[in-house]
Amino acid sequence: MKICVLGLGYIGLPTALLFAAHGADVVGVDVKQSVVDCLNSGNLPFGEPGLNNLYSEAKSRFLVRTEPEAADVFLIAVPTPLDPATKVSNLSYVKSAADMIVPHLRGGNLVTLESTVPPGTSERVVIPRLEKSGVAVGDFLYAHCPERAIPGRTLQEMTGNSRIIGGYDRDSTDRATAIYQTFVRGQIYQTDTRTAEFVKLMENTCRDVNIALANEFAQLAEECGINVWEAITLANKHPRVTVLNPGPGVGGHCIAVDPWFLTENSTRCRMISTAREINDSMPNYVLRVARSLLAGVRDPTISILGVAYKGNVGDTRESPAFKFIQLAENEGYAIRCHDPYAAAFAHPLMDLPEATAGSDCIVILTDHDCFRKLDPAGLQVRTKLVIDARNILDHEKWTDQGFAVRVLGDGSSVQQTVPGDIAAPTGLYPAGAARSIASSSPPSISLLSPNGREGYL
Ligand SMILES: NC(=O)c1ccc[n+]([C@@H]2O[C@H](COP(=O)([O-])OP(=O)(O)OC[C@H]3O[C@@H](n4cnc5c(N)ncnc54)[C@H](O)[C@@H]3O)[C@@H](O)[C@H]2O)c1
Ligand SMILES: CC(=O)N[C@@H]1[C@@H](OP(=O)(O)OP(=O)(O)OC[C@H]2O[C@@H](n3ccc(=O)[nH]c3=O)[C@H](O)[C@@H]2O)O[C@H](CO)[C@@H](O)[C@@H]1O
Repeated sequence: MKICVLGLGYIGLPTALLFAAHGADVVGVDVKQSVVDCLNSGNLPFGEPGLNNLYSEAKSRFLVRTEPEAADVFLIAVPTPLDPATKVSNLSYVKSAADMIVPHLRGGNLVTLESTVPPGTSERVVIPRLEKSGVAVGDFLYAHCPERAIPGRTLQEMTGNSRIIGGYDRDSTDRATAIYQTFVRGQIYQTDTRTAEFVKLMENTCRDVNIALANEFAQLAEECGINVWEAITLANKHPRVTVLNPGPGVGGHCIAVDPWFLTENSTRCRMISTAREINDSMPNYVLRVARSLLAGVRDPTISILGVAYKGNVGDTRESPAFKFIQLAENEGYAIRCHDPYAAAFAHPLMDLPEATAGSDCIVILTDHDCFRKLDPAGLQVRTKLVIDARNILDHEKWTDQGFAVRVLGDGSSVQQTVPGDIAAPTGLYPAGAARSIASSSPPSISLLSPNGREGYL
């Protein structure tokens, strides 16, 4: 079986390599010459756990080109960005990929679309373009097979997750199922193309709305003078409650984008767009915190630790850091950035000592594991102030070194850093030490860490 994969990015490349490692002859196609050159010289254009080994395993069955060629299966994994001005999906890459397949499409071929698209895109946009080949759908097979793997665990999830396959007809669905079954160990669920498109968007929208709720809880907790992290840990003890983590905003190629794909053609959505608004406003919220703390400081410098959109990845697409930096620079703050994972960023990246030298406020924007154990001793800052927008630092260590620590969502840290009029509640237990007493005998008691989390630091 020969598979032609169009788009060799975070999704297309690992997918192509998985097919090749499981016996298919794969031609990987990317319009970017730099990607093709990089792969042809034996390198990977980005990092992802396990990808190097997979590449070595798959190399002998994997060719890389800038143009597609005749194949049994064509797989489209090209970008589907959001137009920032209109908040409408940009389908130009999907359209051009379909056009590139047209000269090579033959009866009996299967085309699968993995890119995330608004509901109806397969029927309205992709299939009609493919039919310009003179082969009608039905004579060629078509399925939407949305990708659900999470960056950082891409290979485990591509092979282990369940998969939705939405075929144009029975033959399409069954053929696509058989092909994915070569490497997918998770359950495969079959449906139609439009439902598959919708399901993918629902999943990411659900996560976005829940993160917005956590962000709203964080702001309410600060007003109440309590620690939202402790509150979340305790609320999540309820068997039917799962509150997500607040943070400085939602980034990445998917969660910040896909809700708009779901709503772009609708006039009746309020909750989804409100959630987007809340999450998009989080960089403003963190900057407001920084502004209030830096009020008396002349020519303040902010050091940002973490510009990647989330922990332990180098991907900076749609990262909340962009908005935070732009807003901060517009207000006259000097910005210095450090991120050991990100290879490139719009703002210069420095090593930790350089990024923090002379700083007036360190802001943790990304939950990289390496930041958790960060030792503040020896950092040559001017003002000992840190805003932990991810609640990952060892706060005791930082306060011991004389830092004022402000944690997003922790009302008691608001008190410590800016004396206000909200008194923190007088707890039955020491601050941050919520206890649980189980009804079993003997009673079990568990203390949360000072971060309000269980077994975290
Ligand atoms: N990255 C993720 O975690 C993730 C997860 C699930 C779904 N998705 C979806 O998968 C799709 C691809 O995302 P990605 O992160 O892999 O994108 P990406 O930007 O990493 O890679 C896409 C690649 O496609 C290439 N390309 C563009 N037009 C092309 C064409 N006509 N022919 C061949 N190559 C072309 C680009 O040069 C680029 O290298 C998007 O729709 C995205 O929403 C992404
Ligand atoms: C439904 C789902 O799981 N979809 C996943 C998602 O992958 P992702 O990497 O984009 O997702 P997240 O890890 O959620 O990160 C997004 C942003 O939200 C911030 N965040 C997260 C959790 C939290 O509690 N509080 C936060 O603030 C985080 O820092 C970051 O900025 O989309 C992919 C493409 O469609 C999917 O394939 C993949 O399955």
